[in-house]
Amino acid sequence: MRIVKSKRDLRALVSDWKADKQEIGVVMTMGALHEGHLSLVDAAKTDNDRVIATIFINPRQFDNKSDLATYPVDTDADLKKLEEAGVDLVYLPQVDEIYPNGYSTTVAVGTMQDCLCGATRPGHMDGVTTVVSKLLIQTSPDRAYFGQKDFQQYLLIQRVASDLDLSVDVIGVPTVREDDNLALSSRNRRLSEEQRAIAPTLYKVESTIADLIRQGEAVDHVLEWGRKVILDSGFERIDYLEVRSEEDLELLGDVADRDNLLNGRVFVAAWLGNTRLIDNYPISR
Ligand SMILES: Nc1ncnc2c1ncn2[C@@H]1O[C@H](COP(=O)(O)OP(=O)(O)OP(=O)(O)O)[C@@H](O)[C@H]1O
Ligand SMILES: CC(C)(CO)[C@@H](O)C(=O)[O-]
Ligand code: BAL
Repeated sequence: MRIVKSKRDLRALVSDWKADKQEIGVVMTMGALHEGHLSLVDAAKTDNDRVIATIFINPRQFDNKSDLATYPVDTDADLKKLEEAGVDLVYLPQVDEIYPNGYSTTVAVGTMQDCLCGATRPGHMDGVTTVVSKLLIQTSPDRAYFGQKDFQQYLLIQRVASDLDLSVDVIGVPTVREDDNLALSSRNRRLSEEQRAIAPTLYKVESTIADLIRQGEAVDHVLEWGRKVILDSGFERIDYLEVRSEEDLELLGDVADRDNLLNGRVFVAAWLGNTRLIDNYPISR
């Protein structure tokens, strides 16, 4: 497995592969890798001749300084996992390789980012779409893999690739969960034992809401129930608990027709101490 830190070295390897007509898949991460990340690598290995993983903690997508300061870093273990998973190349740039002095361009997607994490983490989605655009240009892959856990991020990146005519397939990979259905997340490492026991409430609530909506219960009513259960379980704050279209994130409620509702997902973000957890679940499961 090659490890490169500069875009010049990255380009040299990518050009060789392209000259050889090898198809390239990329998996972008912020490190502290878990089985969720490795499922993206597996998908990329299946579809492509070469797999690139990137590890870059992107300061521009952190709306909260202490979240950035406490974001887990475990590079040696990450490299071992990526090597075992059969990754060909790891791109590990420093901040000034991505944002050199004078850097001043932002890639920002319109309306779809005005809700969910885009609304509750100001600047976050612009930071994501900017760095992902740069990493797509630098790695020039045939396919790029993103987790459906970060569903809004996945949809926005599809939009960017289409709007900017980037010739890459953006592929969404289902969420990998613990045995108790907590979605794997690097931030789970920050949870205390007590918080870890509370965390699976998000899955219980979103999956129950989906069941109840499928059975014909009123959306407003089940969301109100869900908010109460989440707060009673020990979460301090809910950023959002909503049902939205999985195509364009339009808000779905009782006025929407049944078919629309069945294309919806329950989206949730809530705080346990200083840790914000997110998850989502399809109504039509
Ligand atoms: N449980 C999961 N299942 C599948 N993919 C995942 C999972 N968790 C994260 N990913 C995906 O891995 C990629 C890198 O995510 P990232 O490095 O931010 O990890 P993370 O676990 O989401 O961390 P955090 O949410 O704490 O920032 C993203 O495409 C993300 O959606
Ligand atoms: C896609 C990403 C690597 C961009 O920094 C990040 O938002 C993430 O880890 O999901
Ligand atoms: N997993 C999305 C990246 C972030 O939370 O900053």
